[in-house]
Amino acid sequence: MMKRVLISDPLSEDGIRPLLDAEDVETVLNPSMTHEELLEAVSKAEALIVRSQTQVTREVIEHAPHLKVIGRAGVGVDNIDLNAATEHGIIVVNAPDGNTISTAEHTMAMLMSLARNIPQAYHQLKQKRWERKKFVGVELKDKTIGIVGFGRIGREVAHRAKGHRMNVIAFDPFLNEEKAQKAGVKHGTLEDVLKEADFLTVHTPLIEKTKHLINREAIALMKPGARILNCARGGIIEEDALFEAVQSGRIAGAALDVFEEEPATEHPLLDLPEVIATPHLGASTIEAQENVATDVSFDVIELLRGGTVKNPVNLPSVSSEMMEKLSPYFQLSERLGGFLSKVVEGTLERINVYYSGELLDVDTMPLTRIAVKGILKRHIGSRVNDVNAFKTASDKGIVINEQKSTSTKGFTNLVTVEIETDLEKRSIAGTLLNGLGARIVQLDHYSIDVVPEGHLIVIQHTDQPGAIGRVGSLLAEHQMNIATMQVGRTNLGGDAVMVLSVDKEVEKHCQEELAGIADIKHVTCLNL
Ligand SMILES: NC(=O)C1=CN([C@@H]2O[C@H](COP(=O)(O)OP(=O)(O)OC[C@H]3O[C@@H](n4cnc5c(N)ncnc54)[C@H](O)[C@@H]3O)[C@@H](O)[C@H]2O)C=CC1
Ligand SMILES: O=C(O)CCC(=O)C(=O)O
Repeated sequence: MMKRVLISDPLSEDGIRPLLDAEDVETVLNPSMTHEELLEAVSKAEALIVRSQTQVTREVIEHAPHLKVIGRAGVGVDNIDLNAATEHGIIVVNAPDGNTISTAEHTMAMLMSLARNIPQAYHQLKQKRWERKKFVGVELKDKTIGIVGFGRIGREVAHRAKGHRMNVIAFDPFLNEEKAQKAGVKHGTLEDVLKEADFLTVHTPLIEKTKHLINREAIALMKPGARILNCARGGIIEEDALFEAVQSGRIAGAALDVFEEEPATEHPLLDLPEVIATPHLGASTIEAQENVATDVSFDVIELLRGGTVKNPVNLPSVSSEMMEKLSPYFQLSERLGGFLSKVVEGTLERINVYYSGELLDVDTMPLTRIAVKGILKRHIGSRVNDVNAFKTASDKGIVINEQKSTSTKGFTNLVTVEIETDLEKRSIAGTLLNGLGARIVQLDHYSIDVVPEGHLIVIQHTDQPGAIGRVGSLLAEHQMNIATMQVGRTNLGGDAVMVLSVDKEVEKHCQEELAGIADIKHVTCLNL
């Protein structure tokens, strides 16, 4: 039977050749539809392929009863509602490798243009003005480029910057000294990178954790006269803060390929002469467009024919037999991973997941994937899923180990997640209690009994009289209602842990005040 594939953004014709040539596929190309036309067209399609322009919202997905796959010809999937797609059993695939080089090259073009004022000088000359004094630039040699996000593109930028004899310092939650040394760059914290960079360039995805990562406070740490580039996603850099910093002269210039809202023709940043910009052209080369269109076309055809895909971004449907046995544990596994990833410090090196009790004889690999996804999600966002969790971990050099254990500690089933980093080893265990739902029953060596949901506060402290009371009073001052509280300790007066569940999200200043209480060593706030 013919399958209809709708392409709603401009794509390379050579790239989509596999689709055009497929006898069982009808390809509908319409890159200039109104919203209403898109809703109508998608209602008849089994596959939708987009670049970054089409916003594949929940509304679009809900209008597409036959849709099986959404293909993103590119990397970032922030224009696709992944939750809505997953809920509707639609698999999302992307093409993460095809535009890496083009985007890295565009970043270098922007870097050089920024250093030498090329766009501004060109603009003057086109207006028949021969200005030379106004456009004195700076050399790249011996300057430091700070790279935030050392993934595919960040690494390629580093290679090229080294070719210009720049010093490279990089920060990425998955980068450690050893990996940095191998890549020939200096490893730093975000703060180190901000402080040392003459040029700062961001190459992270836009996720909750990276939204406004480069904000006023971050910019204040930078050298006066430093320059900033964003060829990743609008929103990673706080635009108002950047505007003020450039206008005041604190930041000497900025090069932007992306904006929080696109198209961005009226953006105030464009009025600043020190800001140079391109209209999201990072991936706009013949090669990249052909690569990403080909990659996504093959995956879409494979999927429509019932095959397996190379670059899945979200969760495909799980077989009903498997679902029955494992689904009760899906949420528990993800939350154990999510919980632990928030409390652990350092660079992830190894994840161990142990199963016991009634899970001994079950294929628990899907649960391990979900636990790993829960851990990695904190750094990578929704691009990591059950399908690609292991690959993502191995790409980051993280070892995954799954084991069955006969030690049940008295529970009928037990899932234990352990993380090893370069600094520490932490673990958490959870169980499903018959009729009572999920419980976290152990955090490191402390026995606790916590429902893994809602707003939780984890406090590591020294077991001293009054510590619990001071926490309770401070939360009351902040109008925070404590729903439950669990305390575990190693020995009288020794290390102890408190886990509180509260009725609303803990604000940053409240967390800071908690951390300032005597005998309290560390405070982590989670939202599960
Ligand atoms: N301007 C354009 O046309 C293009 C823009 N992009 C953007 O570039 C981004 C990066 O692409 P790739 O390098 O292919 O992705 P990638 O997944 O290979 O690398 C992203 C890196 O960011 C790191 N990261 C995540 N959170 C971080 C944080 N808080 N601080 C520091 N690092 C963090 C991740 O660990 C990962 O190593 C994409 O997400 C996309 O939004 C990609 C292609 C074209
Ligand atoms: O389709 C495009 O040109 C945008 C590419 C991009 O931003 C991405 O791949 O994340």
